[in-house]
Amino acid sequence: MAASASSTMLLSSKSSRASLSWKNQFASTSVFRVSGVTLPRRSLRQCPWFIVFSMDAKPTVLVAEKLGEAGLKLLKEFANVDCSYNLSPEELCTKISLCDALVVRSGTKVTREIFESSGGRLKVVGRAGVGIDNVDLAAATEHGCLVVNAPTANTVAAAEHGIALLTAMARNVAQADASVKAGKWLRNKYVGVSLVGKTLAVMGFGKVGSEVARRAKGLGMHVIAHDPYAPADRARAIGVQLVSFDEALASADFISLHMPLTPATKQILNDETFAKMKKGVRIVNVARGGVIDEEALVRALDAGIVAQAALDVFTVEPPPKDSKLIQHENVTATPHLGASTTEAQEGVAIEVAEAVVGALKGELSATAVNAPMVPAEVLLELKPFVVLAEKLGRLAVQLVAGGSGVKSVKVTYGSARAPDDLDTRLLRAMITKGMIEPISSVFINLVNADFTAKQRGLQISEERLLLDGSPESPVEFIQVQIANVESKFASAISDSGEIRVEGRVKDGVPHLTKVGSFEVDVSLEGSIILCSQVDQPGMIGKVGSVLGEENVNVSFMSVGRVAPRKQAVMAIGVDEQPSKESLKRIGEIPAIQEFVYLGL
Ligand SMILES: NC(=O)c1ccc[n+]([C@@H]2O[C@H](COP(=O)([O-])OP(=O)(O)OC[C@H]3O[C@@H](n4cnc5c(N)ncnc54)[C@H](O)[C@@H]3O)[C@@H](O)[C@H]2O)c1
Ligand SMILES: O=C(O)[C@H](O)COP(=O)(O)O
Repeated sequence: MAASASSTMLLSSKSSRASLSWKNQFASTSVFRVSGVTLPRRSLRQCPWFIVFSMDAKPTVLVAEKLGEAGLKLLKEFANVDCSYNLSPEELCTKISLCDALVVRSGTKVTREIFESSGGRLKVVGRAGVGIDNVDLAAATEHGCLVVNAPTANTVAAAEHGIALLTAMARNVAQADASVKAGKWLRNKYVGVSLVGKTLAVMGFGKVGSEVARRAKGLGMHVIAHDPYAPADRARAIGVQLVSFDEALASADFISLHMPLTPATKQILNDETFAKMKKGVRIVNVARGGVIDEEALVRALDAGIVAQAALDVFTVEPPPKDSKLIQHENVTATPHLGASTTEAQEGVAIEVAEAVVGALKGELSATAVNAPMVPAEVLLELKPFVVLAEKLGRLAVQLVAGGSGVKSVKVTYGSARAPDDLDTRLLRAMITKGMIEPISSVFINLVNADFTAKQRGLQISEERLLLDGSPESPVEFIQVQIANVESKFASAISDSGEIRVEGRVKDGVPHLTKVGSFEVDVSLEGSIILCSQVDQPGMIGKVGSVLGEENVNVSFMSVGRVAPRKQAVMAIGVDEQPSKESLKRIGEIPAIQEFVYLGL
């Protein structure tokens, strides 16, 4: 039987897990293989969000493109760092199976093949820059691989490069320089245009776009912007008017592109949109080459619709030597230099290294691209509930009888907090993890939990129960119910017909507090035996002595009953896993009607 996971997703040996369906039963073992090292279950408990390494199992980070020294230093303090540049896609696929994290810039395509080749080991991709269009995010998410970027450190560098291209283009600096070096002195040929009083349309009013706008205003330009998602008050604050796409095209003397490359922005400048521009418009692109149809741009340049273009980015990088666009005399080109200042590269390297190390340590990243960002203070507060959530998911699924298919799970959070003050994404992810991981070969974390649940046809609905009282604790109880299934422990079925388990955190420790309609109280550590019987004296002693004979330590015992001497459920926490023989003997105690052993 496959090893079941505790609270971490870095269980490296995928192949050691049997792939079981929802209908299978499973057992739990008490050791884990983490990056080739066998760890006791307890050592993985502290940091359940992403990945945890033991001190003697250093992770390996592959740095596939040049990274600033300060970032490398940070990585090396925590991991084995392999700097291998210019790898072919095949070489990268081969290497990746030995790596826990990969750091790239825009020059490396992080494809689905790379995630597949990693065999589940790759847990973080760090993009040392902003644009993540070179990373297959869907594939990363499906493989539970966190993608982090460095969204802020190169903003100013990119904006400065945009302004450099704008001014250089307007004054033919590159062309004039080349001609002087070729021994010419063409003062009449390179007469430029002035910027002052001209209209600049900033397309994409995000970090870089707004810095470009700020600087262009300093040059005396009239700046407008188009960005369907930018707040008008932010634009107003720097004296920029937000306009429609068509209005921007129709009124601009200069257009500067600063949007991400997405399916919606791909070739957003094309024959049709060039036709809507003022004749003689000048275009700057420091965003992504793919936002322009480059063949259409050549046609627009030839037709004089576009007077000049200054381009830092291209659909294919490097562009072919004979590219008509690059060779066009009205085009100024730089080799994707927007982020390439000494300052920006050091900043980006530190920003990405911190995010990668944080993720490898098990922290959630503030720069996660494919996972919800959960602020550190929220994480800290939710930590014990996260453990509770996973264990309740793990218990609930073990109560399902073989032959039942799990389709619908309802989670209820009892809380005195207003719904907006309780972020349940992490809790939901951990319940999903607890339910799916033990019976499948996938690793589940905050990145892929919802995706995996959906893929398996598992519907998880959430409900908040607003409780009276002090909202000091984020959650009072969590209840997990599985509908339309049979249970191998009939007493776990509630009055309303679902398998039900409920838990609370007491003194920082997760407790099971309800099974079906029975109140119990047993700490969720080690494993649990549930027995049902008619309440009568001596039961605890009988079960306890069977376990004692085998030297199985009982950590907790609790009996929940309808009324004295009526139907009862006994919950017994055990530190060690009892043998099959002992479990059989417990089942044979005459008063015991049913029992189940549940691994945590
Ligand atoms: N050349 C370089 O070296 C370099 C350096 C840094 C950034 N970049 C690129 O610059 C771009 C912007 O980076 P950023 O850090 O400002 O990102 P950002 O996310 O802060 O800003 C992007 C803005 O584009 C807007 N946007 C999205 N779709 C749009 C659409 N259809 N039309 C108009 N606006 C749209 C978003 O609302 C957002 O405000 C990215 O493509 C990034 O990869 C290039
Ligand atoms: O998106 C970015 O951050 C820029 O395009 C920089 O890319 P680079 O890291 O390859 O220079």
